Amino acid sequence: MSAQAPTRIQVAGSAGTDPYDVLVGRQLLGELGALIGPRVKRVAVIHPEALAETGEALRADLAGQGFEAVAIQVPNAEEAKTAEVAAYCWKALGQSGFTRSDVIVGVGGGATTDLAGFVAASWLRGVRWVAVPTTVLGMVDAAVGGKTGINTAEGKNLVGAFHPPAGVLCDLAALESLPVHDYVSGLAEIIKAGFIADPVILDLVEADPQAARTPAGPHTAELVERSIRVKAEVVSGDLKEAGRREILNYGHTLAHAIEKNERYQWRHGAAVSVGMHFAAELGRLAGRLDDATADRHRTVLESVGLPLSYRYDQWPKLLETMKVDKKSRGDLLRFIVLDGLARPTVLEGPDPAVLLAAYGEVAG
Ligand SMILES: NC(=O)c1ccc[n+]([C@@H]2O[C@H](COP(=O)([O-])OP(=O)(O)OC[C@H]3O[C@@H](n4cnc5c(N)ncnc54)[C@H](O)[C@@H]3O)[C@@H](O)[C@H]2O)c1
Ligand SMILES: O=C(O)C(=O)C[C@@H](O)[C@H](O)[C@H](O)COP(=O)(O)O
Ligand SMILES: [Zn+2]
Repeated sequence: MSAQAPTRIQVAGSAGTDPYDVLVGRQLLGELGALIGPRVKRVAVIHPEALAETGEALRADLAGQGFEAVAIQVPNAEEAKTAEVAAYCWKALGQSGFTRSDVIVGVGGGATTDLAGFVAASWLRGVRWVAVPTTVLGMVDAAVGGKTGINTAEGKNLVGAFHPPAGVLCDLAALESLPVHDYVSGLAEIIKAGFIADPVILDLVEADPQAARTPAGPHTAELVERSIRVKAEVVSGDLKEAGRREILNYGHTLAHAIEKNERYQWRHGAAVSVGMHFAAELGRLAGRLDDATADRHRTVLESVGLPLSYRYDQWPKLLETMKVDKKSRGDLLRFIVLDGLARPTVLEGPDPAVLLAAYGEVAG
């Protein structure tokens, strides 16, 4: 029996970049050679420790296709998103004689593809790269859209570049080895896509939250594809976040502050869940969001096992960190809130008392 053809979702070129496809399906590795492109001599496969076998299998496969292939192993999760790890990758590329016509493949979760994309953006001022996301979150969000970067001591993703991949391969079979904690973390970005743009996503999750927690659930492919379509549509029109792309940051202003406060030991999706709960309360208290939609945040996030709360006493520190959020302008804090279901908008300079009251709801 032949494998089913993958779904192809196109991301349009924007700001002078080329269009590319996101492929979703199974047994997609046969597509990698074509994405790497012709006249390529060297390929570097950047992978996390947890995917050492996958990284080596990919390297060996590419070597079998005639490429000079090297594997570059990096730490798992956020430990990889540091200047030191980026420098380690640059060293490996330099020692392999990596030129502008060579290609980087990032295989792993969002942390790995953010790093691999950043290494590709910075090496020789930009080489081609292909993303092979292996987590839910990587497939539906991180690998699509060209935001690449690393963290610094001062905050999340503070150093980076817009550098879209040449293609994205989402092999749903990869999700079968993902720990449930990581699988569920990715659901936060899927639910985000539901609230900001595609409420059918929320209906599918609510129909059977337990099934949504596993790759064997009946709606896995549809949830992944719908979320990618939301992201693809938004970034196609605004690669560099001059406007509409900011809606993808729903829940992220507080989330990034929590991640920094937790020294990046919380999963991104868990922090985004708390951040969306906060954004919903902020929208409600600012008089923008109806009670039913605000309450729906709590019920749907909780139903799949995502967290809603964070420590009350941490508010002053979180507020300080939020001031260097990329959406801030001068001293003005800016948040994405909802005017209603699938109606995201910007809330600028909210009253500090309203912010604190919204946080009070989150801190329970
Ligand atoms: N660039 C963007 O637009 C964008 C969007 C959303 C999130 N992000 C970033 O993505 C990161 C979070 O990504 P994530 O949730 O994928 O986490 P992650 O990359 O930290 O991966 C979680 C863990 O799962 C392991 N892993 C990955 N795939 C696996 C598999 N198939 N089987 C077993 N283990 C596997 C990883 O090694 C890691 O230990 C954050 O740094 C976040 O800032 C970026
Ligand atoms: O692609 C975007 O744009 C997003 O905001 C998607 C987010 O889910 C993602 O976490 C992104 O990395 C956040 O970017 P940042 O610029 O706020 O660091
Ligand atoms: Zn995110």
